[in-house]
Parts: sequence; structure tokens; C-alpha cells
Amino acid sequence: MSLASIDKNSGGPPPTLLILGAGGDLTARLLLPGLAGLLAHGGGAGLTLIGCGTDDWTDAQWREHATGAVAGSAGGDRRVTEVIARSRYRKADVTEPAELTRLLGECDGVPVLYFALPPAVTVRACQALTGIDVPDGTRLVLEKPFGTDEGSAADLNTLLNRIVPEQQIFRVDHFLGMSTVLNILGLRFANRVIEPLLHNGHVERVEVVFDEDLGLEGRAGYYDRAGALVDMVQSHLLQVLALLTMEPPATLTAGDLRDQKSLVLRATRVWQDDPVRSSRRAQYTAGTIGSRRFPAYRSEPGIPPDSTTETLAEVVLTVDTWRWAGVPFLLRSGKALGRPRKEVVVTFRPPPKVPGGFTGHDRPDRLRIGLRPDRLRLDLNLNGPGDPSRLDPATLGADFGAGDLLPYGEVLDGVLTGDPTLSVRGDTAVQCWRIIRPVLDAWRAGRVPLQTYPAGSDGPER
Ligand SMILES: NC(=O)C1=CN([C@@H]2O[C@H](COP(=O)(O)OP(=O)(O)OC[C@H]3O[C@@H](n4cnc5c(N)ncnc54)[C@H](OP(=O)(O)O)[C@@H]3O)[C@@H](O)[C@H]2O)C=CC1
Ligand SMILES: O=C1O[C@H](COP(=O)(O)O)[C@@H](O)[C@H](O)[C@H]1O
Repeated sequence: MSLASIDKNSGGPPPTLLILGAGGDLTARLLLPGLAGLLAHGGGAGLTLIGCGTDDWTDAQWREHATGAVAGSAGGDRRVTEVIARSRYRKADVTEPAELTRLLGECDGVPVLYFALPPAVTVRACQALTGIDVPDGTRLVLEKPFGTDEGSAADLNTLLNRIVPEQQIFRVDHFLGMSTVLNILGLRFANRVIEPLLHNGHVERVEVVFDEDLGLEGRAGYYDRAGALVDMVQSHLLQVLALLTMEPPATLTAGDLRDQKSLVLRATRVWQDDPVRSSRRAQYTAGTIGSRRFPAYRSEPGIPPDSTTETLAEVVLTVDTWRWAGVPFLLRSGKALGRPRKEVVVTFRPPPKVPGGFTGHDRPDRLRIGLRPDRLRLDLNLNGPGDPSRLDPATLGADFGAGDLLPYGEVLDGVLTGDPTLSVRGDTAVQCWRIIRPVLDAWRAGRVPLQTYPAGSDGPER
């Protein structure tokens, strides 16, 4: 099930997943359902689950909470009910060294510490861990954001490396779930007809778009501090860009894959080094999507009425390598958009010469890789019915099909088997902040106007 055949648990007892922040939103909405799916597919065998948080819960209350969280996703599977039935809850302040020592002492096998905590609390918990002799093999699992800029991401890396080696640090990006990674890499590197075309000789431009019809989903406190650029572009979309543009790795092992991603991200920067002309930011105003009414972002519960946080971010980047120099890569993500669109679009250059006599060639060839749903579309110009000299647009399609697991199930599979392939390496986390820093600076200095768009529209006008 995991990308690497090496299971770092082999030989020892199964690991203990210690969720710090067990009463939070991430745990209930994403982590526990992901874990349930993984268990139901045979992963995480023998795992011990311990929830830890500030709530005054008994074991029974925690189990009830966990059972509710997995109800819609494999909750009835025997393997899931068994793990929950054996699981425990501990109330603790995880920024206190003595309490962390007590929690670690309760773990069977390798402790896997999942920091489902507010980022500032995660840092304090890690500071507390530096004073503790953690058991051999202890793994640390961190959620985004990894720091708030290059410097703090580097500082966080230093802090984490004082606790365990890099191979035992898992920086989660759920867009690196196995299916997305393998869909892109399989398409690129297992098809002779695709990969040779993917370079600046043939490609005119690339878009990585993640337009959502969702709004804040109750995460106003987090989102208003992050904004679309940090929430989506700095993290997920740059990871997708790396998979699309990196050179072929020799294997899919963590070392090879993460080296190639890191190299290509180091060559990535803002288009023409001009963050003002190469970026746009916008915020939604009131509108409707289907039967849902959205208030203006500034009137959403928990959002300050004068917020200048962007709910849509657009950035053009260059990947300054022999292969990609000169090709603009547009990364865009927005909330409350009328037409959700989640895909990578590779637009090819026009053919050098369409023979005279053909008519109707007015659309470029495009390769479209769907991120949600996972599918492939190839837009071509083909001779249609009737007049054979007339070229009609045609689309060839294939569905990758959904993976067996939810993205968080795929992430947890890597974490529990000790395979960091699908997690973000420390240097890459720093690079991703470096890439967007000029844009953040320009936006903070007010050098790029904040546009608006009605919820339910296609975004701000050009
Ligand atoms: N929710 C989501 O959809 C996503 C979240 N993330 C990331 O996941 C992390 C967690 O987010 P989320 O679940 O939304 O946040 P929440 O605020 O919902 O949950 C955090 C939990 O941590 C607990 N906590 C806070 N301080 C301590 C402490 N000192 N000791 C023990 N427990 C503590 C909180 O308890 P209390 O409420 O009592 O303070 C709360 O239960 C964040 O880094 C976030 O950026 C990433 C992707 C998606
Ligand atoms: O991490 C995040 O991702 C989601 C989009 O991913 P999906 O897998 O839920 O489609 C995004 O809505 C959210 O704002 C962001 O924090």
C-alpha cells in the first residue's frame, strides 16, 4: 500500500498514533476519517490510538467522539471499531515537558506524534520536546503552515532536528496524497508520447488552478490570517508545480523524489521578478452559488469588517531551468467561485504550419490533468464529420479513478509505515516561502490592489 517497500516498524510492535489536539476540527473532520479508511483497507495494523487535548473527556467520551467522526467513512469496519475500542484519551497541556514525558511513556512501539494543534502551540510543544529524551524512532507529524516565512520555517526545521532526524519528520501536505502524486508521475514518466513534449519547445503556458465553490467552512480565525496565497499557493499548488516540472527521478523512493522536487523548486521564482505585474489578489463580495447565499467575506462570522485578506490569489512563476525557461506558470486558487475548477492545464504552442486547405483550427492543443476529480483530458483538433477539410475540437479523456484512500489516509499510511515520500522535506518548505515572499511583500505594501468579485462569479475581472 505504501510507496516504499520499507516498513520502518518491521520487527517492533506496531506504532502508537498520539494525536495532540484530539478535540479539534482537523482531527474530527479529516484525520480520524482518513485513519478509518486506512484501517479498513488493511493499513495501520495493530496500531494504538491515543487522543490528547484540553477537553475533560473520559476514554468513553473520546471513543464516542471518534466513533462519530468516522461514522461516514468505514466506521462500521471491524478493524476500525477495534482500534477505537482500544483507544485512550489523556487530558494534557502538550507544551509542558512533564506531560509530554507522561504521554510518551504510554506509547507502545514507535510513538507517532501528530501535532493537530494551532501552529504556535505546535512550536511550543516542540520546544518542550527538546528537553526530553524521546524514544528511538519517534516520528513528528506537522500540519501546515510550516512557519510564516523563510526564516521561521528554517528555525522550525532547526528545532525539529534537535528532537529527531529529518527522516522522522513528516510535514503533511494532503495534496501529496499518493493518488495525485502517482497520477502525475505515472502520466509523465510512463508514457513515451507525453514526456518528450513537456518542455519550452512545445509548451506555451501552464496553469495550476484550484477554484473552489466552498467558503470559509467555519475556519474564519485561521483563514483570515492566512489568505488564499498562503493557504493554497505557498503549500499545495507549489507541490503540484514541482511534480509537474521536476526531472524524472530514478525511483519513487523518498530520497529520489524529494531531491528532484527540491531542485526544481530552487529554480522557481516570480515571473520576470515582478510581483506587482505577476500577481493578482481579490476578495469576494455577497453573492449566491446555487441555492447557497454567501455574505460578503467581510461580513462572514469571525471576519473583521475591514479585512484585506484575499480569498483569491493568482501568481505567475517561472521555472528557470533549461527545460522550462520562458514558460509562464500561472498558479491560482480562490474561494466562493461559481464554477469550481481544479486542474492543471498545459497549453501547447501552435503547430509550426497547418497545411493550407484545412479550416477551423482555432484552439490550441491542451493537456488537462484533473486534481478533483482525478482525470485526464487531451484537447486536440480532429477532422470531424461532414466536410473532411474542417477541423473540429475534440477531447480524448480517461479517468484515473479515485484512490482507495482519502488523502489523509494516504498521508497517514506514509507516517505509520515510516515512509516520508509523501511529506514535505524541510528545505522544500523553506523554498516555498522564498518563492512567494516577493508577492507577500508587494501585497503587504499595498502595491497590488485588492480586487473584488461577487461570490458565485468566475472571479475578478482582468
Ligand atoms: N481544520 C482544517 O481543515 C485544517 C487544519 N490544518 C492545520 O491543522 C492544525 C489544527 O487545526 P484545527 O484542528 O483546525 O484547529 P482547532 O483549533 O480546531 O484544534 C486545535 C486543538 O488543539 C487543542 N490545543 C490547543 N492548545 C493545546 C495545548 N496546549 N495542549 C493540548 N491541546 C491543545 C485545542 O484545544 P482548545 O480548543 O481547548 O484550545 C483544539 O482542540 C493547524 O495547524 C491547522 O493549520 C491543516 C489543514 C486543514
Ligand atoms: O488545505 C486546504 O485544502 C482545501 C482544499 O483541499 P480539499 O482536499 O479539501 O479539496 C482548502 O479548501 C482549504 O482552504 C485548505 O486549507
